[in-house]
Amino acid sequence: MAADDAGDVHKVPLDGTEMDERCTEGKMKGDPEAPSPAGCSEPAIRCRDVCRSYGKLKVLSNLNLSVPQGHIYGLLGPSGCGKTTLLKCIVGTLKISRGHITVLGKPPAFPGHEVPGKMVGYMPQDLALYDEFTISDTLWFYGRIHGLCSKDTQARMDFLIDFLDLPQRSSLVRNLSGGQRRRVSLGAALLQNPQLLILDEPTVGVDPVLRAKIWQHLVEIVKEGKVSVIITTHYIEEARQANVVGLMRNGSLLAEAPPEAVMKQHSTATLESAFLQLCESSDQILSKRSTSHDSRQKEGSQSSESCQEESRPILRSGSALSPEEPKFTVDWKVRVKHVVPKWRNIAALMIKTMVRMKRLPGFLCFQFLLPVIQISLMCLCIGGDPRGIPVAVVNNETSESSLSQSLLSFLDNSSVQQVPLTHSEAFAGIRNGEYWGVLGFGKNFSSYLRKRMFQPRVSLEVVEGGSVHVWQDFTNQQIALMLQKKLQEAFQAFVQNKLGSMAYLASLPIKFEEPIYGSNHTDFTTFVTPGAILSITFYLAVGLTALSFVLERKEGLLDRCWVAGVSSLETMLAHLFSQLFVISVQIILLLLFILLVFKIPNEGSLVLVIALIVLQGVTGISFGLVISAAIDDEQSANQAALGIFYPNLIISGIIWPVECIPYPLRYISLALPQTYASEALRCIMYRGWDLSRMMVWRGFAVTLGWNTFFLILATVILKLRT
Ligand SMILES: Nc1ncnc2c1ncn2[C@@H]1O[C@H](COP(=O)(O)OP(=O)(O)OP(=O)(O)O)[C@@H](O)[C@H]1O
Repeated sequence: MAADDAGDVHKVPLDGTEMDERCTEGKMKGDPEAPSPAGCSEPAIRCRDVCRSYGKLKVLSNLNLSVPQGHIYGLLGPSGCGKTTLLKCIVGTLKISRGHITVLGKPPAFPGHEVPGKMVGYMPQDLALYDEFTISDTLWFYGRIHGLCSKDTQARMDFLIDFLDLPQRSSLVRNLSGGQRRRVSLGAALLQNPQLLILDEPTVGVDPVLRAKIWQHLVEIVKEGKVSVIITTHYIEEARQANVVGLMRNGSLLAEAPPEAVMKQHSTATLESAFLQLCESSDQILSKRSTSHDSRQKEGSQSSESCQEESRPILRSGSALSPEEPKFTVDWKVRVKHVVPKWRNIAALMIKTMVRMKRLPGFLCFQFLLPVIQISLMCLCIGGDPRGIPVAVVNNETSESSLSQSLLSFLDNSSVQQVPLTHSEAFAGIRNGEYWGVLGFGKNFSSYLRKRMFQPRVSLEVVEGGSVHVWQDFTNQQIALMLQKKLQEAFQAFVQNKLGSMAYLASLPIKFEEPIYGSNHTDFTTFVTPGAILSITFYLAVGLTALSFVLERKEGLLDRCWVAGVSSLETMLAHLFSQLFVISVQIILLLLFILLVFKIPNEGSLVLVIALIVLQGVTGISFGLVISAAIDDEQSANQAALGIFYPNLIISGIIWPVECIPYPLRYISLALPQTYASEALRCIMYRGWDLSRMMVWRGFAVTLGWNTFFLILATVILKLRT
């Protein structure tokens, strides 16, 4: 037995007899420091003084653990003691706050080391399976990531389906029972015959017969000494089949020894009783320590050494500590190779996304059609002229051939619905909200109007009597302005009709020539459409990216892929490429609708239009990545996406020109991703401009700038949060 370097008085060492008993079948069963049958003395996993906290909650405290090569290590402990956290630190999905971990000889995620990767099979506690996959899809997916050839994947799949007693390979994961899912998850971990298996509660919810079979399989595979296993379980007794058990409590190990040694040490017939005794003695020691700690504190003699004692194991079969941690170095070529994304992984993830899309055709159609529905609704409902607006007409001229009747006949009846009323009825109606305006004609309107038109000098009475008097409800500016415009148009038509070539007499001496860009009939829809297209593309990409990443992370799917060797960059690129396919279909449908159905003009290059919309979609994807990197649950992610939607829409000059925004806000507006981009798209579509114009390239430059910023931000947040 290696001497405990701590020299702790609370240590309960194993004696030599026990050590001898541990050697069975030619293997040092359970001694972590003993050379493995494979002849390799380096433990498969070595944790030294490992600490990890979640905020203020200290979960792992100075934990030392050693999993010998070719052994099964049963990690036992009450719920919440930190087993899953420790396994996550071992596979590298969580960073440790302090200490050292080596897995198969190197720290996790060390460049060029296939941990994470093919060398490790990880079954997380939360299963982490794609619900839309079949059993066979699941195994093919991990087979592709591990670079197995089709023949090997097929052979392993046949074995695992039979061994794990799985239902038909075409069964969808979402239709499987809890136990069946757990077995599929175990199958995925076993698929590539890894050198190290990390299994977080693989036997929960599995029937006793299969549980025994799983353990039997684990015992089988470690026999040759090439495979090592660390397994957590709540069924303490089943861990008797392990070569070593580590009993964990409050984030550190109480004991690490072969199960028989632990039982013998406590003179118990079951591992469970031994564990209970260990917990009790640990509690007693801790309470003694806290009493002496309190008294020392009173005396003011607390030393840092005494603090460290609390985390020492009471029983340890061998020291996991070595005097010095080896320094790991890596060649720059290996480092570069490690960072360069692997096409194999990107392809596997893209196939995964395609398979999921295929299994959810309704959702895919919704994704394709949603932008078209949104833009169609916008073109149909925004920017058009109001229709059927009720207006009261008080006409005091009685003659059918009066000029007032003639003028009213030129009023656009589809927009203005005339209701002839008396003076009092009309005013009562407008006050009650029944009419949007009252048009009043005096009884001498016709004769006064003629005088106004043909006599050089007229009295004020003639001017008043020869005018149409209009009272409006101005609570709705759009309707009020439309009524004014319709009256002016009606008057122009009336004058043209009555005066012919002399119509200029009744016109303003201002002539609006043909516009340089656009047309005299350009409506609000034309203004709003380019910004709306960018905004729709951007936000759909934000929503779908954030949602899919947050859900995948929450369900442990991202972590599982990461442990299988897929880097964050590969995940992002695969998502980007798959999403680009969706965005492309969305853009094609969008453009078909706005150009062909709603006849929005496009004077510029269609290639530039498409490029700018695609880039905005990519910016949306990168912003979605920022949200998913920073936020853990889908509800908060949705709130974040929605929270920025309206402010951004309002101050980006999409629905109202930037020129109308007060100055301080305008500066913010100009810095937003869609302000210059919308302007650029309007310039391309309506002015026919190209990249040689500053207003166009500025839109592209700002979009690319935001893109880069969001991608860097997402990467930084991801790095900080692991
Ligand atoms: N993401 C997290 N944020 C904050 N606290 C966490 C997080 N994950 C785990 N914890 C806390 O860390 C402690 C250890 O959790 P862990 O999942 O490692 O325990 P465990 O031993 O695996 O439990 P079980 O056997 O029930 O799975 C618990 O108190 C848990 O509440």
